[in-house]
Amino acid sequence: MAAITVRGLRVQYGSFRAVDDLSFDVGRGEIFALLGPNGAGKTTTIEVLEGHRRRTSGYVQVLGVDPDRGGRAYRERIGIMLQGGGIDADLTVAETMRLYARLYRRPRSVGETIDLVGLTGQRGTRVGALSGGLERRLDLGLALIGDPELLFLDEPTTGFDPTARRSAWEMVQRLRELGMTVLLTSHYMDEVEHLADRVAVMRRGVIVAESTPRGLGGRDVAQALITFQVPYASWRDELVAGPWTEQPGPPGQDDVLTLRTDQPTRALAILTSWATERGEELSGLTVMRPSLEDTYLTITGAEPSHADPATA
Ligand SMILES: Nc1ncnc2c1ncn2[C@@H]1O[C@H](COP(=O)(O)OP(=O)(O)OP(=O)(O)O)[C@@H](O)[C@H]1O
Repeated sequence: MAAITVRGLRVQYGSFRAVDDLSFDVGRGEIFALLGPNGAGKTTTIEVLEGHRRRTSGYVQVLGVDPDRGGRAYRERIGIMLQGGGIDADLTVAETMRLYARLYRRPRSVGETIDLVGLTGQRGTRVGALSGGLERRLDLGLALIGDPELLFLDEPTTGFDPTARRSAWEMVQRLRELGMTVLLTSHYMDEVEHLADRVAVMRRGVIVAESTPRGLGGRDVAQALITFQVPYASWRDELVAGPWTEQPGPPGQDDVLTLRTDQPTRALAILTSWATERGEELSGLTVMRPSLEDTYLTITGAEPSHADPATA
């Protein structure tokens, strides 16, 4: 049975459709990432799944329950990582965890949860004295203390320094090993690439692409970006035709040509034999696989800027 099933979900704020005909599934034990630009409808969708926002129409089942009607029994089965706030700064980490554990009928062990989120050394530290990164670990611990089957992480590492982000990723990996289902939103493509089994890209309330991070936009198949320097301006107009489309280059680098192709072998053969016949060098020639960020930006309608070295 799927952990989450959404069919034709619509959420309106007045006459504005923030979420419009949304459908997706998340399997048990899967880490699923919802991506999309600001205002795409990710938080609204998560709030509906959490049971915190009423939908206008559509079918939603989470852990076999309609979140609108799940009540307390449903809320005990899900974990929501809230952004700090509301926690008594004078209590210690362990006291806070114990306090929250009392809200659940079958909580996790406080000690184990503290270890799981890497706060073992801070058990006796007052919450008010925790650094921002450690405070977010506590937020995660509080989301886990009820031993949820499904965890919602809405932009879990926004504002983290790189070290704190890495350790947050390690924690999520540990949750994966425990078999937990995680619904994640993030604006960091490296985070998504690292953590998610599958991603769905939202734009203006609908899903415009859904895949594994590696397969998004067909980038695992044959998509490649070929880049080289053009020796002089008119050269561009003389370029042989081939199976590619010209991509906007990096800002301020008009002498660099970037071609996107799904036939890299043929494209390279045409380009190199054409340049060889003319006795010219394709300076700085590189072939790259579009990065997740490039693909995401193409899908959501912004201009791509850089790429990963090809691994295919
Ligand atoms: N309570 C509300 N009343 C009216 N409009 C709202 C309300 N909440 C959100 N919206 C609008 O609905 C749209 C979707 O918002 P939502 O917060 O779900 O997007 P998001 O994808 O989570 O964005 P972000 O990445 O910025 O968090 C936006 O246009 C937003 O302005």
